[in-house]
Amino acid sequence: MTLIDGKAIAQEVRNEIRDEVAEWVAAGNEAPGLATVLVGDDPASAVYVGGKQKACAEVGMRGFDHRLAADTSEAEVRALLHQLNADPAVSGILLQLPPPPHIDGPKLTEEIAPGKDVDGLTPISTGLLHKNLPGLRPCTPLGCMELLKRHDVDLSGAEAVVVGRSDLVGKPISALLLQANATVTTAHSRTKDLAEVCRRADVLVAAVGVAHLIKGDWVKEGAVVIDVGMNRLDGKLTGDVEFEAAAERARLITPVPGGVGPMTIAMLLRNTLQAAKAAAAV
Ligand SMILES: Nc1nc(=O)c2c([nH]1)NC[C@@H]1CN(c3ccc(C(=O)N[C@@H](CCC(=O)O)C(=O)O)cc3)C=[N+]21
Repeated sequence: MTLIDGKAIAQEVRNEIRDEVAEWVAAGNEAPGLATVLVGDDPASAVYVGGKQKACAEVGMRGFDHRLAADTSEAEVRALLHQLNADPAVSGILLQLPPPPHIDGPKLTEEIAPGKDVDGLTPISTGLLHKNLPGLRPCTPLGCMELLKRHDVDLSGAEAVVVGRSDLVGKPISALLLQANATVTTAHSRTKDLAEVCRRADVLVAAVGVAHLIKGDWVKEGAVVIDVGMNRLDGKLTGDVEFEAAAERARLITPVPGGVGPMTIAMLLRNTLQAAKAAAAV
């Protein structure tokens, strides 16, 4: 069994992006800029946004860190998003999810200009993804694909099983795996005999958000296991997969933490650079 070191691969990607940004700026372009919008004072969200801003600075991008009070109205957030849409220094916009309960996060996300949608979550980006047209793809699914790519996992004709059908991860990663010519099954809470479905996977992606739902003996001998889960259990971060038992059967497996998580931020930076280049091309 080989551990997939997401932290190390994310650092590799970040170094590559830093070089590309330097090249882009040396050619006379403005540095790409990432605007983050955080509504409310959830401490975990503040840590995530801080991490994204720090990562931005490290690769030579500009950061615009917008923090709004918890009682900010939906109209005020919408107005800020429109202002960022119109600002040429802003290449990418990220509305940190979830916002406070009086704000509809997915609906407000729709206000982000498709060219600046570095989370890849607007309906336009979703349509472009499903038609395999150029556009911005969601960061966590991109991060999973990058881990598979850097480990030379052959997806063509492979049986891929994705557990979870969220707009954020399950659906988009199923689409990306299908485009890579895998035979894709998207399983979920209503799937009959989930254990048997998982057992046929050459590539098993767990994205349900339930700690240790995927048991070790659901993993086929020699399978590749990608654990997208981020669950708090007894104060510790843990995945959707029963890691120790799964690792005995898997050929490759991601740990939590240190697997998919760090890749999400690396792909956000890549999307921001892609958005900056696309904006300059028009
Ligand atoms: N608009 C929006 N876009 C997002 O991409 C988004 C979001 N909202 N809201 C919250 C989730 C969560 N998320 C993570 C990113 C990186 C790690 C990460 O780097 N995790 C590390 C360490 C985590 C730790 O130790 O606490 C790891 O897994 O090794 C985790 C979670 C992005 N999200």
